[in-house]
Amino acid sequence: MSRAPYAADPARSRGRLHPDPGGETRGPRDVFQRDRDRIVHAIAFRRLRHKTQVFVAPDGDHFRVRLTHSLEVAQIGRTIARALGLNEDLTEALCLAHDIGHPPFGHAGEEALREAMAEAGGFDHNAHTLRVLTRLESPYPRWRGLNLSWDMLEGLAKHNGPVPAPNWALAEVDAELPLALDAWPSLEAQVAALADDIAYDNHDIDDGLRAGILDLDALCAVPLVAARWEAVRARHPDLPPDRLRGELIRDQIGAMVNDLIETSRARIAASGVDSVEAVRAAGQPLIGFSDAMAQDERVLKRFMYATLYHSPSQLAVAAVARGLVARLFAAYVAAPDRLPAAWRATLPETEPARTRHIADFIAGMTDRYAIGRHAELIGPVALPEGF
Ligand SMILES: Nc1nc2c(ncn2[C@H]2C[C@H](O)[C@@H](COP(=O)(O)OP(=O)(O)OP(=O)(O)O)O2)c(=O)[nH]1
Repeated sequence: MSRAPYAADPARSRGRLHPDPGGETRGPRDVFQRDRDRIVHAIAFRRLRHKTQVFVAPDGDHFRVRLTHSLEVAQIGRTIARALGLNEDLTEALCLAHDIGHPPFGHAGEEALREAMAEAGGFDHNAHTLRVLTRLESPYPRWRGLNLSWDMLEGLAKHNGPVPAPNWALAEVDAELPLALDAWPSLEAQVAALADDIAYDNHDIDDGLRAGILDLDALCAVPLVAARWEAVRARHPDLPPDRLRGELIRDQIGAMVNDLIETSRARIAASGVDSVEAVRAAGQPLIGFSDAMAQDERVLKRFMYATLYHSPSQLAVAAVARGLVARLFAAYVAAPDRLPAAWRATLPETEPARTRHIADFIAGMTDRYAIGRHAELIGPVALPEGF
């Protein structure tokens, strides 16, 4: 399908903070392809392979981590973008980058950092994604950050919609390159946000069943799953349930993606938007599920929190991980000379920049690097038996 008039147009990007030497038209790639490739080559992107999605430092090689999650989000995002005539490269770039700001140990690590940073402006993984990409990654000789396009930074900053009250980290980026934070972002960004939900709703079911924490019978009583399960069983009445797990996940991803495409197509048509600027001025999201799917998805999420994310075994691991991050933070605050040389050399003299520098270092750690630094500085830590 050709690109729709409401798609982000690389020829009309709002550009970069530092104009690229040689301009955007050199070589075969346009501005959004370059953004995507900058993410793929970033150090922070490579670190996602050792960062928790749901299971901390899993032994099992088949469990998702932040990297494989991001790849699945990108696959779903591209499918939706292509069906709606949106810009696939920008969608893919946003999907690949959306979790780059996650600290080690997922939400447990984030809670520990938020608490440790309470007096220094707090910590939020979305805002930290912007901080990593505009300040901490530094492959260029003459400026900090990846120098991504405005459109890319806009989409990442508004991953969860408009941000009328940005925190300090986002406010710093916005002061440098104003991102119109109180308006809805491009449709590509809206797609990336929902591709994220479709991906993890489904792969967490897969991983939860693999880990033996989720119970298939209980899961199949959840309305969204029940409908798909019935359809799958009807197609394969002769096969035992455990042979149908992959089929259930595939079928459910398809149902959610198709619902999203149809609903969004209708909403876009009804809104009459004919440019990306009109999308930003629409005052409401145009990408979304039908009311019935949105309701079913909320019920599924509640089920996943109750039975998987906050299951006793997960809560036990999270408590250990939180403690580990809190102790590491305190140890580096008390003895900043233990920071690696490059981080020591750039340690600010004054607060809150000094504390934030230590938080930046810790947030960039992978799970296994954090476990290693804890062993070195404080002592070995025993994580409850993993998967
Ligand atoms: N083990 C565990 N996993 C969790 C918890 N909360 C969320 N998760 C997992 C489930 C999903 O795979 C993923 C969802 O969190 P994300 O940060 O990726 O998305 P969320 O929608 O919370 O925020 P975002 O859209 O990124 O702003 O993290 C938790 O308390 N424990």
